[in-house]
Amino acid sequence: MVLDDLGSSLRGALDGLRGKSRISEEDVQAVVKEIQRSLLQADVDVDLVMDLSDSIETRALEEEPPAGTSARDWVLRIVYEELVELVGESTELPLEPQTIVLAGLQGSGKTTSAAKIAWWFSKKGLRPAVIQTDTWRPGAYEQAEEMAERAEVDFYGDPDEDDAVKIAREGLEATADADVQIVDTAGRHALEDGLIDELEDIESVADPDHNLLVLDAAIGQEAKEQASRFEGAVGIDGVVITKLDGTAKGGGALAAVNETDSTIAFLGTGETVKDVERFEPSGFISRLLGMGDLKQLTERVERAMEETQEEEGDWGPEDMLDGEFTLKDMRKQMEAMNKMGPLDQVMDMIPGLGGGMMDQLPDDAMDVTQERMRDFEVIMDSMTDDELENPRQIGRSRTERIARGSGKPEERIRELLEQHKMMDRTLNQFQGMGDADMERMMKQMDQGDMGDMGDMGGMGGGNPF
Ligand SMILES: Nc1nc2c(ncn2[C@@H]2O[C@H](COP(=O)(O)OP(=O)(O)OP(=O)(O)O)[C@@H](O)[C@H]2O)c(=O)[nH]1
Repeated sequence: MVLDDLGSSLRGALDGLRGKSRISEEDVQAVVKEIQRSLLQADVDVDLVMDLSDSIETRALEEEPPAGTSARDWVLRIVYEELVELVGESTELPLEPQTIVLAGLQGSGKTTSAAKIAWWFSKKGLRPAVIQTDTWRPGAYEQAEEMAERAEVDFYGDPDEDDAVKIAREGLEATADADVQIVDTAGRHALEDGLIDELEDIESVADPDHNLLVLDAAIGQEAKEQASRFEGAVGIDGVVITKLDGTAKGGGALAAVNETDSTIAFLGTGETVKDVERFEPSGFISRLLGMGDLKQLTERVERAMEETQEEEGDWGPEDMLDGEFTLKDMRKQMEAMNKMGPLDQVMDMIPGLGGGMMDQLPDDAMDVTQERMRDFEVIMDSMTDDELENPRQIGRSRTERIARGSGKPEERIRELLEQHKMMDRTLNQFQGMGDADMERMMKQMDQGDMGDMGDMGGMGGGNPF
């Protein structure tokens, strides 16, 4: 993830402010130094870093904190606001019919992103189509077709045609019924004039509402020059940053955003069509700082729940909040979790679990957790319906029987029952919350102020801030 260690190093620097009511120049400088170090390490442009540090320093020393605000919270708020400013707004993409052209360097992730963006729009109720115009890279057609199939969206391409502009024209006609037409183009180096001409021609045929530049998060300082060349050729109004799951960098992409005076539209966080997120500046920074991002999490949870519901009939989250929470509910919830993607990414979004908490986990902790979830499923398969409905009746002898049946140690079965109890307790707390409480909690999340979220139940760990 971009600026991966910013959260933890910043927390260290901010800890120095604990208990202080006034902020000294040295305090602010210590915080600013940490931020500079993290940003430069993540390949953020030096000028951007300097501008940001100046703003933080000036504001922290000159602006008066509101009464009752601790020095630490005040500096944190300023850092948060300035970082949100640095990454900018999210590209405006209204949910209405539109045409999008994707451009970018070879291997940056355009084909994958085309399918991901199409999938994202389809989940918003629009009908998207992917048009593949890459006539250069062998296998590009097949890859795009397969990904569009996985995303369950319309697709157009012509493996026998060499003329990319012609494919674009015919593809736009053939998919005219679609609401959102996404034109994938061949990867090109900005200095290859022939390919830039081709891109310009496709752009004029498509007359898109948006030209999105797809950038690999690992791109470094080179991003600036590349971006300015694409900007000069077709005009860039949004950036897609891909492969954020695999790198601690990503700063180069921020320089590209700045250079093209554009904004970030989407983030790619994995290889499947579902590994895409709409960029949301405040949530993104909250997550970087280890504050969690409940909004994203809620979206993913809702989506996963919907899918589970589609497959399993009419079970829904309200059933969990309604009456008894059984092992059957827990199994449904685990299935929904599986659909949300890798557990570590999901956990990053849970306030109180992101940042500091994650840093303390050993590297293989997540694998163990995934493995535990799989064991839990096997164990539940060995339980009777009655046991699944009333887990409290499972005593020693039943545990022994289930262990024999599932081939899992008794210890694991006790862990499962413990986990169930913990979730039951957490849900009971949620049940006590009215709509107004929920709304207030969401608002606090939006403002990056988690209050006492860390105490909400079995999610472990307190709020790192
Ligand atoms: N881990 C990860 N891999 C990604 C992501 N996006 C794309 N990839 C992988 O990156 C590689 C290149 O992606 P493509 O979509 O083929 O890139 P492209 O820009 O269309 O490539 P060209 O057609 O050569 O320009 C593939 O192996 C993808 O699976 C991402 O967000 N995370």
